[in-house]
Amino acid sequence: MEESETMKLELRGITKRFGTLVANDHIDLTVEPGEIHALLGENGAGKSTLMNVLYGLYQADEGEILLDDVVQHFAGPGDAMNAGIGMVHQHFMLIPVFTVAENVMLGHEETTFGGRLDLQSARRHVRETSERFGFDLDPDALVEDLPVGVQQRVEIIKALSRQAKVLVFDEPTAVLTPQETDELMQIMRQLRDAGTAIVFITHKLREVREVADRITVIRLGRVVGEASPTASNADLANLMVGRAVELTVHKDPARPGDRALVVENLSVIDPHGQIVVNEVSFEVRRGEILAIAGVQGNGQTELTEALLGLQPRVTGTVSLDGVALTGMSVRRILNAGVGFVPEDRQEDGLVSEFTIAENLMLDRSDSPPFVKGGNLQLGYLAEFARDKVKEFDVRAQGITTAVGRLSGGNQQKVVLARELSRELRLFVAAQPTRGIDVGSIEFVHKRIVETRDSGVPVVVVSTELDEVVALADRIAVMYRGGIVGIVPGDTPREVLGLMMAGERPEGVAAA
Ligand SMILES: Nc1ncnc2c1ncn2[C@@H]1O[C@H](COP(=O)(O)OP(=O)(O)OP(=O)(O)O)[C@@H](O)[C@H]1O
Repeated sequence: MEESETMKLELRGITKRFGTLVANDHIDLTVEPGEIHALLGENGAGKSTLMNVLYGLYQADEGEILLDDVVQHFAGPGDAMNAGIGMVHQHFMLIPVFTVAENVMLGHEETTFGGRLDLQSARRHVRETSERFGFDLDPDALVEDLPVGVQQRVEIIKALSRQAKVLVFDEPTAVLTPQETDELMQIMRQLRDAGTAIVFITHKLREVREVADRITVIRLGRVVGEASPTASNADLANLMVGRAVELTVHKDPARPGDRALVVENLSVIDPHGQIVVNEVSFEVRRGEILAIAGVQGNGQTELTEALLGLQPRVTGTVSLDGVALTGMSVRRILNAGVGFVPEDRQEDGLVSEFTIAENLMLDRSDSPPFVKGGNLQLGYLAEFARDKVKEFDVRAQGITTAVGRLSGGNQQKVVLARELSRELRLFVAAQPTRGIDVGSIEFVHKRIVETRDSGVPVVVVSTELDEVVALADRIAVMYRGGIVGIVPGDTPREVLGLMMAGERPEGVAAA
């Protein structure tokens, strides 16, 4: 890659409205070359909207984008890319069956800047950038074979190959393992040191404090202040949500009751014939939280899906209160009182074209109190939906807003509101707080503990060790499809860390 020049980004008075909603209200933001500028804000504050304006995906109603003091007009992402703006998306825009170099080359067809790239130059570019920033990327590897964190580096290289001098990272660590996160932080620092202007959006305060040079906080579409990276988590949280936030979960010791969920020798075979969950056995009693910890991709997703009847090739048994769930349809399992928060809310948890109200009654649209005598109880539904939106603080214009128009965190809150409002006999939540802001995490954690205290057995799957430690009464650690061991909730993090790497420390019994 050529030695890239640097560039200053300035957003002046950006205003973006959706109907009567003002998503961005005269936002000013300056990002200097060689600076990591964190953009913090609660769910729905307007962060993604602002970045979409910058990337030419939305047109601002008012305000200006300036690069090195020159006003820009972006009719679409092509213009933004040509001007030197790069975006690292949370859901990658890569083609899985293509190699790394092919994906980088493809990026160049979307834009005329720098001309087309042939495969040889793309491979060379990947090798050079990879060496320069320590990416450790093989240009000929197939993208689908790469771990998520490495795929993300392909996105970064793609942007760099188009001479991006301003890079936007929108919640880049949501899908990364702790180690991948550390590596990404290191890459961001190196890019910064090479002069890139970086905008970094995250809900994880630790990350902000670790890498940000400056922090701008937005709330309800407006800039509410700047914070110093040396500010405490509590101060940052306070500035984000406008009130003091309880960052630790208070819970009494569990009082486990009868055995409720019993899983015996459960195995799951994936569509490629691989055993992804291997002879797993555990039980969860009423009134306790079993957290399943582990690095993403060690079988947790498939395990939770198997509990819900979503995996076709399963052996072993799952029973709830003495009744076998194995072999039942998903619908029957849900009707048996199983609440489920899936890992991928957009794919499995919501219908994005449906309204908030409709999504809140999904799976229950044929039963009372939503339907009586064959008639949908619209009045009841509206009241129910309004209550839940208030209780779970879903930021939306109204209950008839399509869920697809909500911010990511608010979509997650709709799923949680629906699942936690049912008569539950078991609650299974995968990554329950992914993408939601600190204030809402506090609320969701409280609700999960309350669910436990009402006598429901709870299974929480989380790759966030903080969340596991905060919620768990017992912790099962998964590694390569198996359970390494099941340990008490107060097990030290170092021990959990070892177990997540597949080791079983002395004194921990085999599961
Ligand atoms: N295409 C759209 N149509 C209508 N409203 C929208 C659209 N996109 C975003 N909004 C609204 O604009 C507001 C800001 O949303 P945005 O996605 O920018 O928030 P965010 O700060 O990125 O939140 P999160 O942390 O949850 O990702 C929200 O109220 C959202 O519902």
